[in-house]
Amino acid sequence: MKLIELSSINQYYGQMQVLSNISLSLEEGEVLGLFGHNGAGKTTCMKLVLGLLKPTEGSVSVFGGLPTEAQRRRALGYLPENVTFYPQLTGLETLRHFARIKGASLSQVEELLDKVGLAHASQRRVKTYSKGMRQRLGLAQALLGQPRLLLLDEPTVGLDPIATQELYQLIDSLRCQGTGIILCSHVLPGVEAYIDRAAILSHGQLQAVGTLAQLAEQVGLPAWIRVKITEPQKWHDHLSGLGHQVRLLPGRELEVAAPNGDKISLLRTLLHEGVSDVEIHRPTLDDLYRHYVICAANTGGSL
Ligand SMILES: Nc1ncnc2c1ncn2[C@@H]1O[C@H](COP(=O)(O)OP(=O)(O)OP(=O)(O)O)[C@@H](O)[C@H]1O
Repeated sequence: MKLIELSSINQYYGQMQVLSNISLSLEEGEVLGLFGHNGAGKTTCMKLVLGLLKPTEGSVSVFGGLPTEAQRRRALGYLPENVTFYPQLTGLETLRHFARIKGASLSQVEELLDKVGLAHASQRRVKTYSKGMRQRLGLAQALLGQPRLLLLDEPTVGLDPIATQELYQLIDSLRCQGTGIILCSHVLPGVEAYIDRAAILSHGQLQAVGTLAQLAEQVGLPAWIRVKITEPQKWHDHLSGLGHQVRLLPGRELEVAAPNGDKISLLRTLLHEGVSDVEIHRPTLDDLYRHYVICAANTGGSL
């Protein structure tokens, strides 16, 4: 069953159009990464799914119906970009407060605090929490009521590298239990292993949606073969002469672009000649993101 279906959305704030012809869906147990520059329209998409905004044109379906219906909203968890809490309440009191508002069982509260690594600080006032601790509390709040759909806006802001990794692992375990997740982030390295598909927004227009392999194939970005080689300059000149894209790197290293299908033959050529190490770098999410956003800017993709 589709958890979310946005169909042909055109969204305006007053006279200003901020989303143009957006169609996007999310399945159960799927993690969709929603990426875009500041002001691209990510939060506006989230607000449509939350039922906080009514689409100017087009339709929004959540769990097969309108997102404004109370029962549907209870099955939805949201971590906003800027989490704010009552500073005088403790972590435990805060979460209990949100559980009551959401109609979720109070018995989950301590378990959730433990899950996000805040059990030790549950009796401390939120005003004494670090930024990362407040972010964890925000995540615990989003997980109240075991939502089938989670919207996470910049969930890794303020988290240290280990906490970021733990968050991604938590996302992974929720996905395995069938939760659908939309994850908005400006931090691309590290997230790619945890998303099923990426959607790239630029100036309110969807530039691409698909798995990373599909997007890489679509844009034809090459993989790069990096070798440590005894005579890098000689090989640089030789391969350049054959029309390959080649870069000389420090430490007797050489990088050669391998467009689709060219990897194995290039590797065979290189491995004949004094190679002591080899690495293959496939296009990253960061490479794909840059490609789509720069292309959109060059083709005048603003609304
Ligand atoms: N309440 C509002 N009234 C008028 N314009 C708004 C409002 N909220 C957002 N906008 C505009 O809509 C566009 C999309 O904003 P949105 O917050 O959806 O972007 P975003 O991709 O989430 O950005 P960021 O990464 O900076 O959070 C921006 O041009 C923004 O200025």
